[in-house]
Amino acid sequence: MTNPIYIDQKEILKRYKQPDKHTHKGIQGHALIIGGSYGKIGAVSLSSKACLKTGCGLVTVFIPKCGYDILQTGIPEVMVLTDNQEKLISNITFDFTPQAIGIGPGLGQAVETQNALHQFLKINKTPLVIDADALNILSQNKEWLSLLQPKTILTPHPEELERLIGKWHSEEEKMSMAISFSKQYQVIIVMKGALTRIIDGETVYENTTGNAALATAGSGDVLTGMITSLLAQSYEPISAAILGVYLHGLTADIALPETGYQSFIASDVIANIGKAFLSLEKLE
Ligand SMILES: NC(=O)C1=CN([C@@H]2O[C@H](COP(=O)(O)OP(=O)(O)OC[C@H]3O[C@@H](n4cnc5c(N)ncnc54)[C@H](OP(=O)(O)O)[C@@H]3O)[C@@H](O)[C@H]2O)[C@@H](O)CC1
Ligand SMILES: Nc1ncnc2c1ncn2[C@@H]1O[C@H](COP(=O)(O)OP(=O)(O)O)[C@@H](O)[C@H]1O
Ligand SMILES: [Mg+2]
Repeated sequence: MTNPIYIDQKEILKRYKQPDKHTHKGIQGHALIIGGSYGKIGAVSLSSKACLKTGCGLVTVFIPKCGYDILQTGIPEVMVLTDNQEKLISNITFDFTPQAIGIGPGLGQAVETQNALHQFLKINKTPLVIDADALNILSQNKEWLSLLQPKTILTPHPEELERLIGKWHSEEEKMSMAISFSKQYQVIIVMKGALTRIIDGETVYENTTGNAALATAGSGDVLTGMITSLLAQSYEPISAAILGVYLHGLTADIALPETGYQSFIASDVIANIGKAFLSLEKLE
């Protein structure tokens, strides 16, 4: 592995774009978050709220029917489309063109949902972030990986990564397997963990923000929403991944003095996205 590029303030300021003062919600990007199943609608709530709070102009979710009231009441700013099924997603349809799609949080792995993902991947040309159960479904159907558009962003945690690329026996082997996978399918891999690395072919980036407070349910679902938001705002996929990971970690660094490691939850990531952005403005 060549030396990683550190994702620090310098790297971020090369990529960060301030919103134009004449912008409007139609220009700020419309993102679609697809996920959720009975008992895991919270994952989509977290992801879609994070998406909005990262600057996207409009956010729509596609969820099973059982999540309708939850989303409309919990996050009134988010628009909701539902599947025909009550508890799971069986057929992904929508009648607008989003600028970016995030798929997977809380999705589940039911056979009907697997088929829906397959049909979706066959026709999708929109910039895409794939997380959680959508990754697990791909791991069970590796021949579908060839359907992915170049620069699709995959965001596996270590267990999801292993399901996807196979078992490794050392850190070096893990990195070389991830690099080969990224090159083979032309995808960007956000390798989440205590240390998050981003792989884009032979190029490896290493994040410098974040702490153990992020080891809490839903913090990955929030990251998916943040990266999807940046992608919808016309950031190049690699910049969306880099900026998303950096800001996500920064929220935990900012909140830590107030929450401690123990009481920080995924909603605290969302609550601190504003402060994370403001700290970038101060650096400029
Ligand atoms: N409120 C909601 O609706 C929420 C919904 N959620 C949704 O639930 C679905 C299932 O997702 P999931 O990630 O919980 O399950 P899964 O893929 O089996 O992985 C779990 C195993 O992975 C491992 N592991 C994880 N991190 C690791 C690390 N850093 N370092 C090392 N190992 C690590 C660890 O393995 P262990 O150490 O236990 O062997 C652990 O047991 C998914 O759709 C998600 O979006 C959740 O986001 C929660 C909030
Ligand atoms: N000890 C840690 N230090 C820094 N970041 C962490 C730590 N543990 C987890 N994270 C981050 O928290 C997120 C967890 O994502 P994930 O495992 O997908 O959670 P979930 O599926 O519950 O949303 C990742 O971005 C990961 O990098
Ligand atoms: Mg996850």
